[in-house]
Amino acid sequence: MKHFLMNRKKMISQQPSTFAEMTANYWSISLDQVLKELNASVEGLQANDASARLSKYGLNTIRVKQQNSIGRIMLNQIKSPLVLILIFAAIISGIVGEWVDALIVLVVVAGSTILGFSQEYSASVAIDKLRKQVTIKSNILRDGKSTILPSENVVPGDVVLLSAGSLIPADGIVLEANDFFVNQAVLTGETFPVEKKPGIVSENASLAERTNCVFMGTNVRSGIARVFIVQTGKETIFGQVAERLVSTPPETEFEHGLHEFGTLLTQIMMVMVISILALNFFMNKPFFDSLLFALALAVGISPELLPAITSITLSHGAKKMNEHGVIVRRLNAIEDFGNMDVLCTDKTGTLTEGVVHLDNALDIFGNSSKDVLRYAMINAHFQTGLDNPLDEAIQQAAQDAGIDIQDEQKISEIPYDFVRKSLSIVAENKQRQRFLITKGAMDRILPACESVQFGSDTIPLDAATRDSIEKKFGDWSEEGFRVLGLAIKEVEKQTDSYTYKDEHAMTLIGFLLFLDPPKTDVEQTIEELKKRNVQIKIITGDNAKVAKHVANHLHIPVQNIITGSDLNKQNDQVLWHLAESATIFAEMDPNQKERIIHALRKTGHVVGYMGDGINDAPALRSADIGISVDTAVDVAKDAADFVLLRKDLSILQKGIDEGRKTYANTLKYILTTISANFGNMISMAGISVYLPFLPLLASQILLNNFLSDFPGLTIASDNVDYEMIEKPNHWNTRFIRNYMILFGLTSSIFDFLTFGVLLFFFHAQPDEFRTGWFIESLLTELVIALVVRTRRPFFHSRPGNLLLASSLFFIGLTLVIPYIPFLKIFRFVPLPIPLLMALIGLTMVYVLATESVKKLFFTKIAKQ
Ligand SMILES: Nc1ncnc2c1ncn2[C@@H]1O[C@H](COP(=O)(O)OP(=O)(O)OP(=O)(O)O)[C@@H](O)[C@H]1O
Ligand SMILES: [Mg+2]
Repeated sequence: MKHFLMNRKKMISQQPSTFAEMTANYWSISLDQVLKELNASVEGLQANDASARLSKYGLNTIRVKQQNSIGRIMLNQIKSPLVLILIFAAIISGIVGEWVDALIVLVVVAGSTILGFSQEYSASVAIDKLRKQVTIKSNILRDGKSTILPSENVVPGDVVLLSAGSLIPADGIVLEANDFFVNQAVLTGETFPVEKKPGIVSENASLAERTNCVFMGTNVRSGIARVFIVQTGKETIFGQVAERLVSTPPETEFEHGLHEFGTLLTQIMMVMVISILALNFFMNKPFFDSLLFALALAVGISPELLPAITSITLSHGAKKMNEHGVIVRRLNAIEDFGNMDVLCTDKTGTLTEGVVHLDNALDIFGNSSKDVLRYAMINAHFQTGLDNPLDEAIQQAAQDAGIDIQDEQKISEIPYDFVRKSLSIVAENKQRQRFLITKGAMDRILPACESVQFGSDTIPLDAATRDSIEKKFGDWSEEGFRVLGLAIKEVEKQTDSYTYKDEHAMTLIGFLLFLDPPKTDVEQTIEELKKRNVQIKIITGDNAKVAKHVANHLHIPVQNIITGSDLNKQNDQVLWHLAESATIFAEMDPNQKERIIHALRKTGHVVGYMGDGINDAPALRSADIGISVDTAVDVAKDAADFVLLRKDLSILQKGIDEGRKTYANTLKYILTTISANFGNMISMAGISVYLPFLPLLASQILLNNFLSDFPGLTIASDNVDYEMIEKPNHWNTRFIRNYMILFGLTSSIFDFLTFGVLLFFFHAQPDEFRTGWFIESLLTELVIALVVRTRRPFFHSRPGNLLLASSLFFIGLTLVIPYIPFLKIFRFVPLPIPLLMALIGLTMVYVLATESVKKLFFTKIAKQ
């Protein structure tokens, strides 16, 4: 950061001429000058001016590279050196030998490339469209009115209104602020919120010292402000450091597994190509044919369609999730979603109705009191922080009771914060008395009080009174009420600025009892989640007893309860242990929520976190899977990988299922590839050493590969057996390796049987041999996909329509290929019917054999 600022200063010391340079030190010059520089006013822009600026300065985004450009995907397809070598070799062989063969090779390679490209491209377009559904918006003054627009449309010169929970859209200076605290940890590393106010700071002020500026990417913790935007997009500090900040997300477990798998196949392929070339060379076979043969084999082995398959299954998963109301913001989190085995959730709105209702305002004796409600109303009415259900419920109740606070005047506010868990207002009444009115969690309010209001008297808070208050509080909590304490104190008038330090020596005047009943329909979902081996843990800022009440109501078995103060006493190692066994974490502040997530992840869990408040953002970020809702504050949405359209656990359960299906289907493609395709190529390499001719021509191998790819592409939409979504999935290299050996071996046995039948039984000549082997290898690849897609006997699991239809179509096509005159250019010859029958018979036996091997594999070898 320092380095960057120095560069910037260097820039300033030269002749300022461009816009960026003129506004480069805007924090140290007068507001009037900044306004003049930008030709704007504190009243905001006119809409037409704004759109002119938008085309001048560009969209307010930092996305540096266009993620899914046609060029990038195209390049991905052909960047494989293998394909390039193959094209090159084909051209050379064309020049020295037969043009037709070379051309066929080129055409088939082009076909495969276009197929992969078109699939991957349309998948990426679909994903982009889905992702656009969650846009972060800003409240901008346009034409003198506050207007909600996508943050991308913010331009220099705009005036933006910010409140708690807002993400700051661009860099600017503060025009007006009210208890305005900003968290700018992303830029400065400082985790405590800092206050921002209007003013001027020195030209050399560091980022942390620019208390008059707000920066893109940071967020508002409390209070409100009006800011004037100076720099947008890549001109912002965040934009400048973004390349470093948003560096590629770490590989998921699944991606890592895929990589490993790809590398393994590439290594095998290299060894094979080189040895085949060497052997054929010694055996004096035609050089170019052998070279092309070896390269085509290599293409056959390399899982060239894997990137496309991964994109297609992911985009298919994203679309399905979208149908259920889950918007995917980070695509490769879909598989993590399926892997999740612990789900931490907040309480309000997820487990409860979320519509909070003020059940009663009580005095110290526990009697309903209008006076208490009145003070509560003053507090709730004047607070300017985030709209929240508690304050709304108070206002509603006070209105219904006809309470009028018109004579009250607000003097100051000490905004709500998640660690202090209280909110104070200083107000003055008609008699010009000033009161500090504080409401908050009982465990914070009670220690701040020295006395209690006893009827019209005030008496000291002694041990006996404290006990009786705590008992009442405990009883109400157990009944499921969220209880806030309400305390007041008369304050001096010398000053208008009060801080949380004034919240002491207060008088407790009563209690506010809120009711937020548990949702009736979540019990079923929790049961479903349990069936899928996902544990539920509740993490809430609320009181332990209330949380327990809700859990009991929903029949969530509660093992252990940890409170915020318990947590503070433990070091990390102990916490790892404790977190494992606890079901409820209560009275947690935002940082404690994050600590719990870390602890659970440390003990090997894949952790999901669901929350919608500013206080949930740190935990959302540190979880493997962050889940939020559309109605959540921007910071929470921004930190989430998935956004639910409704706060509903059942949507979440469907999301988990889709995640697991996506994983299962990608795995199916891999299993198909390694069982038949791979085995075939190896067998072919083996037999080529023995045969005096090439077992297949290069063009035939490529055609084979091309045709078997088609059904492969439909795997994304295949049905998934229930037992595949029952458990979280984890990539397992050993499983893949064992699978490859066992199924590859089975395939090879049948391949050599085929070779034997062709050579010794039917005495096939080269062209006939190739045609026969072409049919057999393609048939086995097509049918095996239907066998390995399920762990059940294949006839007990119905394939998806597309997969079934395309498999049947290509099986049919394979059988008639030798009889299609047009395909003669591939040098196929019509086979005698008995030979064709023998091949079909062999394939059927092969299916039965693989079924038995599969049964053996899943009962004996891979019991997982
Ligand atoms: N507006 C408010 N005024 C005063 N006190 C509040 C206010 N909002 C919350 N509190 C206190 O802070 C506690 C924690 O609230 P917070 O909103 O942080 O919980 P949470 O973790 O979001 O809960 P949940 O899991 O239910 O979403 C509340 O139980 C209450 O005692
Ligand atoms: Mg909350």
